[in-house]
Amino acid sequence: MTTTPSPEPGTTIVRAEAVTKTFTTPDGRELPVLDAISMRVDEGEIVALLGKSGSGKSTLLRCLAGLIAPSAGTVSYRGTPLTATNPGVAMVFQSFALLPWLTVQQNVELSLQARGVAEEERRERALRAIDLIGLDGFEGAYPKELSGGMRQRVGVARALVVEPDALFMDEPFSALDVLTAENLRGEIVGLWEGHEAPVRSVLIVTHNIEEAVLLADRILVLSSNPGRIRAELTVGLPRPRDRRTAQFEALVDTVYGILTGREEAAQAAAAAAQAPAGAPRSVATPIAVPLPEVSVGGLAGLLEILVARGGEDGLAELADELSFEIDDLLPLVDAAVLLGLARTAGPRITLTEQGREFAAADILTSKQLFARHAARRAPLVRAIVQALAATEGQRLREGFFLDLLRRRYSVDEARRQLDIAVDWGRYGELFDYDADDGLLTLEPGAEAAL
Ligand SMILES: Nc1ncnc2c1ncn2[C@@H]1O[C@H](COP(=O)(O)OP(=O)(O)OP(=O)(O)O)[C@@H](O)[C@H]1O
Repeated sequence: MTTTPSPEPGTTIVRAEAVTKTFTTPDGRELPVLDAISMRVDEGEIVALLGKSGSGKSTLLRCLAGLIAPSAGTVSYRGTPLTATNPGVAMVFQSFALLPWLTVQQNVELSLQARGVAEEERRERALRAIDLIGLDGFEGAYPKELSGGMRQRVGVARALVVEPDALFMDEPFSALDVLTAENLRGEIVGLWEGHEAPVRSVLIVTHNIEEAVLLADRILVLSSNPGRIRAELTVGLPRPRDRRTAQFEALVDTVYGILTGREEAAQAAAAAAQAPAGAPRSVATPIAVPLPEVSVGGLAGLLEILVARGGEDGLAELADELSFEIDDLLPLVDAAVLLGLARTAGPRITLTEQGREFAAADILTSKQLFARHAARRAPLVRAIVQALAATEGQRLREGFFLDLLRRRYSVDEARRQLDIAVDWGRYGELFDYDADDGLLTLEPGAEAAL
């Protein structure tokens, strides 16, 4: 493999202009996933695409790689709009995507075979790529004989062997244990820094903030439902980067604050729910404000930890303390904010009066408090209570709510939303759910919570 000269910075390799992607669900509904995204990947840079689960990161990556076509907007490679697979891109997948019946060498050669490279050259280039990524001696091994980290090395070798203009990596380290991930990440950065990796740019999809700050020259933060570019940050830190420096931590905090900024919608919903009686209310709908996927137990746990830490903490510190990934912590934060139990300001979270009251309450009181907050502030729970209260017999089939939710959510996500609402409604004794016949029934006195 040839050593790539240090690329000229500034030339755009891949560009997206107003890329919108809408999927059609099996029952014919439109699911908007990306909304008018414009971005670029230039020569000489590593770009990280960061966002919560479901924000559309993989969908954007696949549009940029030409694996799927946008519903609107264009993707271009070196100025030419794509009409098929992007010829300048090679991909590394989270799941490694190796063929189990082929050896390491054959798996790596596969990309070259697809490009019509002659056998002898194929063999030599594959051996060089395998060597570069530290798999020397394993050419004849089958994937099942390798550890996860080694399998992903094969995935990287298979992408590098074609010497692509841009290396795209979709959560390449998230299926690996922490140490293996750290090791492979470090080696890939080393190859990049030493200009040994035969690529001119890297785009990495991740939901891990520290990973983005460790690797990227630029971080694009995606918001969810539908995915939009929420912020773009330049990471000016010298490499190799040290997680323990104040600058590194400050940047992680900043990104954390941006990601949690999604809770503005929830805060707006909470404010709308608090508007004085008779005042015009902007009604938050279950579509505009989805329920975060958390159990009441998890939420109570977060509040108790916050009480123990004096009612306030930095989100990054809290995640660290709990050894959580951001994806685990943020839904809890979303839920606490949505229910008015906590506030976020930038990278910090603070308990509200209601949050303190809830955390200190005995089980009966905590159920009553939860019922009131959920019925007033969680739009789907509120909608269910209102609909049941307005129905003769105060019961409805779940299909009624699932149909409404499917207007905007995928079938799976609609089910998930209803399951969360049922979990919350049951805890607060607002309504009951019979899984056998899919029937929701209002609990006596539940309307009082509205
Ligand atoms: N082919 C498809 N058909 C219908 N919906 C899809 C399809 N592909 C993705 N989606 C939906 O698009 C949304 C975004 O998915 P995507 O995988 O791009 O998000 P992501 O940010 O990469 O998430 P994660 O971090 O969990 O991988 C999800 O709601 C998903 O269910």
